[in-house]
Amino acid sequence: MLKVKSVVKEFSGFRAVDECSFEVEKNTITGLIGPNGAGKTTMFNLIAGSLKLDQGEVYFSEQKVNNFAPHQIARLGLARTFQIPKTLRKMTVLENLMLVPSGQSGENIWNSWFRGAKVENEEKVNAAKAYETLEFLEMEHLADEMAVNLSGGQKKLLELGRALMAEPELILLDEPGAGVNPTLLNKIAENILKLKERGKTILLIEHNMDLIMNICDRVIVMNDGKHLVEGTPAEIKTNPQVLEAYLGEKTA
Ligand SMILES: Nc1ncnc2c1ncn2[C@@H]1O[C@H](COP(=O)(O)OP(=O)(O)OP(=O)(O)O)[C@@H](O)[C@H]1O
Repeated sequence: MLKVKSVVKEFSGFRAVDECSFEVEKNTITGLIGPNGAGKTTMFNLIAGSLKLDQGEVYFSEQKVNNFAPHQIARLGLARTFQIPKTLRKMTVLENLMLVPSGQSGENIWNSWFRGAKVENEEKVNAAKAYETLEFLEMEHLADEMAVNLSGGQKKLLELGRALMAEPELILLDEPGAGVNPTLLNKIAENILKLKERGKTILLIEHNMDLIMNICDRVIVMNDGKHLVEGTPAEIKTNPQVLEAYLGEKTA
């Protein structure tokens, strides 16, 4: 589904991502972990087109997407979670979802004047999709709640919901467990597993090792911008190179 080949990204001569390569299999949950500053977020930005690569290649579903704009990659079926923007926090959960899809006829003033019926129909489809997403996330009761009033975990669910509205094949999740209480963390884990059941592919950055261990099929470890090792969660948990990277010291 995703192939990253010898990718390099430098910031003022500093290599944040250094000849990093890995692959993500279709319909799996893959964790991208590593100590602070390992290059994980930079890698996400490179995959999603928010940053330009200096070297290397990124393939999405066999198609080379090097330096595609974020909206071009999104159109191919890649979505990532983002913090709810300030302007949307004072809107309801349902509105937050309904505002996601782009390219609707209603966004074009000529369409809204001359092709009212088409616009109306699209809005109905969009609303149905938003309700379906709420149902999937078991958030129907929060449909009319202002996003600003949601708890940290509920906001994470809404971020996931906004990503799902784009009907992606590959979903990049940036720390879905950060600042989330244990009950909602379980719900987030369940939802990620349900997405896999529906055939989706998930790549997630996460510092919560329990979440990584519980839901991931594979774990890729980055350190100093490089691909350090990868394996099953159990293999990674006991890998001395990983312990060394995290602890910054040699283990026996
Ligand atoms: N825009 C930038 N300009 C300069 N340096 C940057 C920029 N973005 C990231 N870096 C540097 O690149 C390195 C990798 O950062 P990155 O945020 O990708 O790491 P990370 O693995 O996501 O870390 P964390 O787990 O702490 O979020 C860090 O040393 C960081 O300071």
